[in-house]
Amino acid sequence: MTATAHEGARVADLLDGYAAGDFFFGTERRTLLGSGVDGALSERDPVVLAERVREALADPDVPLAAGILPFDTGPDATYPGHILLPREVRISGPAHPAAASLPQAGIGVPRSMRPVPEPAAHVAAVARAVEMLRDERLRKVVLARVLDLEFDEPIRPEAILRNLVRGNPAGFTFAAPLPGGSTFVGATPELLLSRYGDRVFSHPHAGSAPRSADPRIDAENARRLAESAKDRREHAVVIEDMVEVLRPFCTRLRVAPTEVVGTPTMWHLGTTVTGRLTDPSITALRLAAALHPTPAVCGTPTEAARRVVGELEPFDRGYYAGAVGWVDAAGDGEWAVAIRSAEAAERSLRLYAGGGIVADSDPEAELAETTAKFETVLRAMGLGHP
Ligand SMILES: C=C(O[C@@H]1C=C(C(=O)O)C=C[C@H]1O)C(=O)O
Repeated sequence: MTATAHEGARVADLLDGYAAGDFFFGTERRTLLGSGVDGALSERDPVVLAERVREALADPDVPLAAGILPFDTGPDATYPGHILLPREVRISGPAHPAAASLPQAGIGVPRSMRPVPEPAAHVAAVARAVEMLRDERLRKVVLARVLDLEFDEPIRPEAILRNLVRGNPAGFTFAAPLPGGSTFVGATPELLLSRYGDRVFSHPHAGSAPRSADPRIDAENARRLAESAKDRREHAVVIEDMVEVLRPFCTRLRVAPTEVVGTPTMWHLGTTVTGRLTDPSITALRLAAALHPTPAVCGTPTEAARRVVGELEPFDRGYYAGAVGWVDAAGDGEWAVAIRSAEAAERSLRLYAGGGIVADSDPEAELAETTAKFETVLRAMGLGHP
């Protein structure tokens, strides 16, 4: 990262320094706060956006570019990719273990909480997707639902971010400003793509089971997930597709054995994919644009699955299941999949959760999976299960 980035701050200082409009990205390796944002690049086509960002980073006063891509990209997309050019970037080490002892920030109680669609309608949509999956052209589709919370008082995104950081020692915790003035926050376990020099990494997740406070049930859930043929299939189509996308950009692509990985709320199947970049001018954002949306959040084949998402989900995904991260002038960067997330507006919060559907998925189990996935943000709101 370039010289204008200030290294060595404390995580608590970065959280204290964060204000809506800034960009925050915490990982297991470091925490990054971009502020003094005086420019943003908004563009619907992510490949064009990656090129515009590369050009903007030729300015030595811009230490890096950071922001978020929406789920739907391309010339006809409703929302643009939104990449900020912060004037000041502060970096500290990883938030944990220090962040675990930060006090939980207080957040008001919502006046109302409304699922969209109603749970029974989500079950029906999953059942309909299962029928569609009998058509062998469609192999997997990811269906999501939302939870809309309304508050009497203004929401403080900085308080939600603080609690997300506190409660999620691993993975990627983020806050990114959106074009309309709201903030997209979340704590995702899933690395879409990182690039350091010629090294490329990805850590796709697909296949899920809930955590349990009872250690016996918890271990049993992980064991069942590891052995689930349905979840392994759901996972395999993601890896196959991502390897195909990365192949033209990389040599020595390696796929590690699939493992069960844990977040505080979920178990997942995860696989590390690594490669060596053949052309060093290909930036982390350009690679993220090529991979997004993966079958972990959309389905496969991509266009058919995207159509089914549009047909069966009664809301717009916006920036949910997009990509959030940063890229610097060298082309290095990290982009995470923007799940376990919510959009915070003035007095409302929209939480999102989805799950991959294959031909042998059980609609009721899929509803339960989305309920469990809402927990990441609900806990940060002080509303989750203890
Ligand atoms: C779509 C989400 O999660 C994705 C879907 C998963 C699944 O279907 O098992 C697992 C991890 C994520 O890639 C979400 O959390 O909203």
